[in-house]
Amino acid sequence: MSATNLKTLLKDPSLLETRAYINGAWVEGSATFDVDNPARGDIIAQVTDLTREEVAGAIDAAYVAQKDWAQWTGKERANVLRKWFDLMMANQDDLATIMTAEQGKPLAEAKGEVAYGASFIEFFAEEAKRIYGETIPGHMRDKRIMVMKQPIGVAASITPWNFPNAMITRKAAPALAAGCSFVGRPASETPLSALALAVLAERAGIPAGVFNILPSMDAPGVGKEFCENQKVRKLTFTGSTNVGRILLQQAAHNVMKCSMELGGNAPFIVFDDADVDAAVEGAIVCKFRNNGQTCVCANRIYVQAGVYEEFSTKLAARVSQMKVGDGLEEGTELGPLITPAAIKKVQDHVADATAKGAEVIYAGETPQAPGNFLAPTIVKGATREMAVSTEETFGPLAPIFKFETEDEVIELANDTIFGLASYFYAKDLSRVYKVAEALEYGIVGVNTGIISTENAPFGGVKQSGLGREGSHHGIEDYLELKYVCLTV
Ligand SMILES: NC(=O)C1=CN([C@@H]2O[C@H](COP(=O)(O)OP(=O)(O)OC[C@H]3O[C@@H](n4cnc5c(N)ncnc54)[C@H](OP(=O)(O)O)[C@@H]3O)[C@@H](O)[C@H]2O)C=CC1
Ligand SMILES: O=C(O)[C@H](O)CS(=O)(=O)O
Repeated sequence: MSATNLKTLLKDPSLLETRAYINGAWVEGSATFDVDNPARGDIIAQVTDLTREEVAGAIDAAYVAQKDWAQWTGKERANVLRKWFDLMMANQDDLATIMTAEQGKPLAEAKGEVAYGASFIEFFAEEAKRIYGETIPGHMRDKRIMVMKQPIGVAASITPWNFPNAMITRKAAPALAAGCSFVGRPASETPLSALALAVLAERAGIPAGVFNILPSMDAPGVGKEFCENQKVRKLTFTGSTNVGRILLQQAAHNVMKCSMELGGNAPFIVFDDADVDAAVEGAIVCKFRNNGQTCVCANRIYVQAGVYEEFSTKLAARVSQMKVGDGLEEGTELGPLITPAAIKKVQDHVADATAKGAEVIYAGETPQAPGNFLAPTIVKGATREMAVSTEETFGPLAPIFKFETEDEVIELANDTIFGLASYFYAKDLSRVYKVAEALEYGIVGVNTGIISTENAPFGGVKQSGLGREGSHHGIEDYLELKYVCLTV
C-alpha cells in the first residue's frame, strides 16, 4: 500500500495546515503529534500539540475578540458566515480528501459530510439576522417588560473523530451567528479537517480571536481548562456518554451552560406491514454509514415475526455486495474503523452474541491490508442478554432480534439508558403515530434510515445528551435571555 502523500492529492495544498489557529495567527507549538491514515497505517501529518497553558492563552484572545464581535450587526456576521459557507463548498473536494485521509470514510461520504457541515453555516448565517427579543405587558401601570437575547460569550467545543467537519460547524455556526467567540479542540485522530476549516474561516474574514482551533493530545487537560476557566461561559461536547459525564461534573463548579451530544443505542424496528425492501435499504444506510461509526447508527434491529426471515435474508444478500476498502479508492462503500481498539470492540460484540446463541448469517471477508479494516457481520437470534443490546457497537455488526407484538418491541426498544435516535418501518397510520409517541428518543425516523439535516433539532434524551443542534432551536444554546424591567 503506497504512502498517502496527502498534499499531492489536493488542488489547494495550503488547506493542509498543521499549526494551531489562535487569535488569527498560525502557531507552532513546542511539540507535535502524529496523524495517521486508518486505511494505510502511515503517518500523514504532524500537528502542533498545544499545552493547557497555550489553550488558556487562546481563551484570553477569544474573550477579548468576542466583545467586538458581539457589536457587529446580525447582517454583518451573516455576511462573513456566508462567505465561509461559499469557501467550504468551493473547496469541497479537498476538504473531503483531507477527511478521508485522516478518518477513513469513503470519499463520497466525506463529500456529503462537507456539504452537511457547510449547511449549518449557511443556515445559521441566516439565523444571525433573526435573533429577536420581545416586550411583555407590564405587571404594574408604571412598569414595562423587555426581553433581550444576548450572546453568552466564549463557547468552548470538544468534538469526536467520526464527523471531523460537521460536528465542529454544527457548534461554531450558531455560536458565531449569536455573537459568541469559539475555541475548539478537535479529536486527536482528526485535527486536519478542523484546521482546514480555520484556513477558510480566515479567508472568509472572520475576525482574529473569534474562531480558534486548538489541537492537543492533552484532552483531559484541555477539558479541565475549558470547564475551569472563568472566561468560558459555554461548553459544547459531542462524544461518548462517559466523557460527557466527566465534563458535566467538571463544568458544575462554574455552573457552566452545557450542550451534550452523547452516545446512542438506536433501535431499528421493522413491522409486519412494512415495505421490506425499503426497510432493507434503510437498514443499510442506517447501520453502515461511516461503517457504523455514528451515534445515530442502528445498533439493534428488531423485526416482527411475519417478515423476520425475508428481511434477514435480503439484508444479508445486500450487505454481501458492499465493498470494504480504502476510502480514497473508487467504489469503496465501507472504509476502515478508526483504530484497532474499535475493531476489537466489534469483534467482542460478535463473540459475545454467538456465545449466547446468536446465529451468524453473514460474515464478510476482511481485506488483508495494513489498515484498520473489518468486514461486516450480520447475526440473527439476538437477545437482550447480549452486550450488543445494551452497549453501542460503533462498527459493522448488524444484530437482528425477532419480536411478536407492538407492545413487546416498544418495551425492548426503550430498555436502554440512551435516547438519541430510533427508527421504524410501518404503513398503518395509527401504528406510526402511536409508536412515534411511545419511543423514548430525541429523534424518530419513520420509514427512513437517515435523519441528518440542519433544518431539524438534533439531540438526545436520557443519557444521550442535553440540548439540541440544528434548526432555529440550535441558536438558543448560545444566547442568554435578559429581562429588563423599565419604570416609566
Ligand atoms: N451524540 C452525538 O452526536 C455523537 C456521539 N458520539 C459518541 O462518541 C463515542 C465515539 O466517539 P469518541 O470520539 O470515541 O468519543 P470520546 O468521548 O472518547 O471522545 C470524544 C472527544 O472527547 C475527547 N476526550 C476524551 N476524554 C476526554 C476528557 N477526559 N476530557 C475532555 N475531552 C476528552 C476526545 O479526545 P481524543 O479523541 O483526542 O482522545 C474526543 O475529542 C460513541 O459513544 C458515540 O456514540 C460520537 C459522535 C456524535
Ligand atoms: O456524530 C454523529 O454520529 C453525528 O451526529 C451523526 S449525524 O449528525 O451525521 O447524523
